[in-house]
Amino acid sequence: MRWDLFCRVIDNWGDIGVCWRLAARLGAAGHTVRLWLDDDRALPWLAPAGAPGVEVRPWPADGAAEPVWPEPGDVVVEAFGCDPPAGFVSAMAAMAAQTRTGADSRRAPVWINLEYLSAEPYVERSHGLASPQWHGPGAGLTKWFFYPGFTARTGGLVQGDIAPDLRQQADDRLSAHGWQAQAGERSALLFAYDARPVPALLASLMRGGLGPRLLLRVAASGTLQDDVDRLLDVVRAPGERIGRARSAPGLRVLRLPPVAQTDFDLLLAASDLNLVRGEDSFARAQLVSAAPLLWQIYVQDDGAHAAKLDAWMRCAGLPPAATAWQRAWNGLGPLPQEPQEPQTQGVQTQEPRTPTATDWAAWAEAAAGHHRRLRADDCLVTRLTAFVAERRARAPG
Ligand SMILES: Cc1cn([C@H]2C[C@H](O)[C@@H](COP(=O)(O)OP(=O)(O)O[C@H]3O[C@@H](C)[C@H](O)[C@@H](O)[C@H]3O)O2)c(=O)[nH]c1=O
Repeated sequence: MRWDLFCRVIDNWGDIGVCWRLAARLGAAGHTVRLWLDDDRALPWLAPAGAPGVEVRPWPADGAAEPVWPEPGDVVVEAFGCDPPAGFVSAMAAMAAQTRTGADSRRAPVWINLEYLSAEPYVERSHGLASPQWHGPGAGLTKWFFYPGFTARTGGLVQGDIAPDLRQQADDRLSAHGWQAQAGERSALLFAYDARPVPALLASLMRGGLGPRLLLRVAASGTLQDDVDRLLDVVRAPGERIGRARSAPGLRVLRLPPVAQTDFDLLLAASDLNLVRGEDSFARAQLVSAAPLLWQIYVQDDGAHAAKLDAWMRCAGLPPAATAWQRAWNGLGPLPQEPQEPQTQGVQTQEPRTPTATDWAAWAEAAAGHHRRLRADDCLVTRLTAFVAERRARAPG
C-alpha cells in the first residue's frame, strides 16, 4: 500500500524517532511511504542511509503557503494527533466524496491517528475507536485511533526483524569503535533528559548488584551533555573520553556521539542496563534486550506521567527494589538505600535497606520474562495493516 505519514517535531527526537522507525518498517514490509516532516534536522545522523521504500518530503511551516499536494495514498497516518495540513485533508475529503457518488473507483484513504505508547488501561478501551469528523476540511471523513501498547488488545510495538544474534553483532560493532566493556565490567547506556540523580543512582545500582565495575556509555542527549559531563566528572582532554564519577568507584564513563537509529539499537542490545527516555528508546530497549531498563519518563505538567510509569511497572512485573530505583530516577521516591520517612504517626518506620545482588538478579529475571512476552507478540505494522485492510473491506469502493 501507499502510505502518507505526517510527523511534527515538537521537541527532542521522539517524534521523528517513532515515525522513522515506523516508516522504515513499512518500507521493509514492501510498502511505499511518504514521510512528511516539518523538521528534518535529526535525519542526517538518525537515518544517514535512508530506508528502502521511504521518501522524505517537507511539511511547510505553519502559515507558509501550502504546496500542490499529491494525491493522498491508501493510508494517511498522523503521528500523535499532529493534524495533517488542511490542503491535504481537503484532497482526502474530495476523494471520499467522489467515491461516494461513484464518480471515481478509487478508495478514499484510511485515516489513522497513531497515539502515544502507554500501558494504562485506557489504551485497550480506546484502541481502534472511530472519530467522525464533523467540521473543517475533513468533514465527513473518519479518523481512527490506533494505540501502540503491550497487550493483544492494543496496536503492539514496532518489532521488525530482530536478529537472534543481535547481542553478538552489537558487541562486535562496539569493539570496532573501542566502546566495548572490559573483562569483568558490566555496561549501561545512559540516554536521559536530566542527569541530576545519576551519581547517587549509579552508586546504589552498583551496590545493588550491577557493580563492582561498570562502563557507562553516555548517549548524546541534546542539551544535557555538559550536565552529564560535570556530574560524572568526565575528563575532557582532547581525544580522551574516559572519565571517572565522583560518587561511584569502579565506574568508567564513555561519552558517545549521536549514532544512527540502527546503531542505537545495537547499543541497547549490548548493555546490561539501559537508562532510556521518552517513547522510542524506551519501547526499543525492551524489545532488543532482555536486560533491565530504567525509564526516564517525559514529564507532563499535570503529573499524569506518574500513573503512566506505574502502569508500565505493573505490566513489566518489576520487583520492589527495581520499582524503587525506577521511581527514584524520576524524582518520584527515594533511592532504595535511603531511610523511608514514616507515612503516619504511630506507623512503624520501614528499616532502611541497602540493595543487594539479589535485587539485581530478581530484576534481571523479571526483565527477561517481560522481554520474552513482548517478543512473542506480533509487530505493530502487522496489526496496523490488518486494521487498515478491515476498514477498507467495510467501506468498499
Ligand atoms: C541518542 C540517540 C538517539 N537516537 C534515537 C532513538 C530514538 O528513536 C530517538 C529518541 O526518542 P525517544 O527515545 O522517544 O526520546 P526523546 O525524549 O528524544 O523523545 C520524546 O519523547 C516523547 C514521549 C515526547 O512526546 C517527544 O516529544 C519527545 O520528547 O532518538 C538515535 O537514533 N541515536 C542516538 O545516538
